[in-house]
Amino acid sequence: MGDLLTVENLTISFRTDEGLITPVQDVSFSVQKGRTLGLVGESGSGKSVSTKAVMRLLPGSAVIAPDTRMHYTAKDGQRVEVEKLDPRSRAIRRLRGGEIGMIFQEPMASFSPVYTIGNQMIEAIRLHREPNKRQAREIAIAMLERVGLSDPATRIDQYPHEMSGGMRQRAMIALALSAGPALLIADEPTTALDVTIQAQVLDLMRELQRDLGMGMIFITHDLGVIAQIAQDVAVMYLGTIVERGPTAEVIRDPKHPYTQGLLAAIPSLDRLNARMTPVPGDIPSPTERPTGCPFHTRCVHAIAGLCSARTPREIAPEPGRAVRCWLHDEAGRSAA
Ligand SMILES: Nc1ncnc2c1ncn2[C@@H]1O[C@H](COP(=O)(O)OP(=O)(O)OP(=O)(O)O)[C@@H](O)[C@H]1O
Repeated sequence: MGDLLTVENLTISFRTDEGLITPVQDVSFSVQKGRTLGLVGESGSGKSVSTKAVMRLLPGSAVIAPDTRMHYTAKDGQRVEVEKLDPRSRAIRRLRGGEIGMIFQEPMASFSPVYTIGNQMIEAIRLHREPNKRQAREIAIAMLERVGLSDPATRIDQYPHEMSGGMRQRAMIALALSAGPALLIADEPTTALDVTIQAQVLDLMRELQRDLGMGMIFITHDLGVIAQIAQDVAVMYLGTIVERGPTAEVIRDPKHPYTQGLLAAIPSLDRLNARMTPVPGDIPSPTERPTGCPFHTRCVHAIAGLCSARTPREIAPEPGRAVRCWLHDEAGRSAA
């Protein structure tokens, strides 16, 4: 399977009143056609800003480092260098929505409250797929039906506020898929929903991803959700990917102490009475990023004099796996 999106050495800084902060440092990942990459990490680890950089949606205060490379393969097979696109170009409009769709935790971030769901979907379909208005409306109704909305021919003329939270979430997925994107970025799309609806929306997204053969990036702080939806996972900590690989392997045999901590924190049915074991300590703020390995301040295995001083490189402990940790880098340790 070919790479749909490749991000290499993404480093993002923001100019703030307190000076320059760098919440994302040297992040690399790729998404394959027909697969889901789960991006998991605690709040503030840089998941959202990393994907916003791909969509070129960062505010003017953001600075992307010059050696960052981001490219995707467009539907027509062309390779597009995202970081080189002119912000006012047609290519940017094609990228957002047409090539890469995005859904958020809060559907109102996608919808305008003053237009009907149908108006917004039809506009996206006409822009990217089918200029004929009547046919675009038919595609929109079929899409609303596909995401499980009853009576889609009536619902299409409703305003977002006329729908329940779960229905609005489904309508937002339909809107993002209207333009037929090859890649869907889903930023905590089920976090705000109650547990039953969360499970239904997760099922729906898994089905859609499989049926439409899309690539997907699924952002969450919950490794349990990743286990259900993503074939591949990248674990982020304080702006760095500390571990990535196929989800089943990472869960069976986590290499990084942070991944091990996240897994131990998931309550399981046979351990419901046991105390949850969250990773001790708090995630430092990006303005106080520790030197060396960013996780060393919370790591029970930190090697004195090394982990606090030198940043581990990414190494492959096994084919298909990657980890940034001195514990796994014998050659690096002896050279240090
Ligand atoms: N416009 C901005 N200016 C300055 N700092 C910012 C800006 N946007 C984001 N950040 C900082 O970047 C860091 C990463 O934020 P991001 O929203 O990507 O985290 P996240 O992992 O998605 O967390 P959450 O799960 O809470 O959404 C945070 O510390 C945040 O304060």
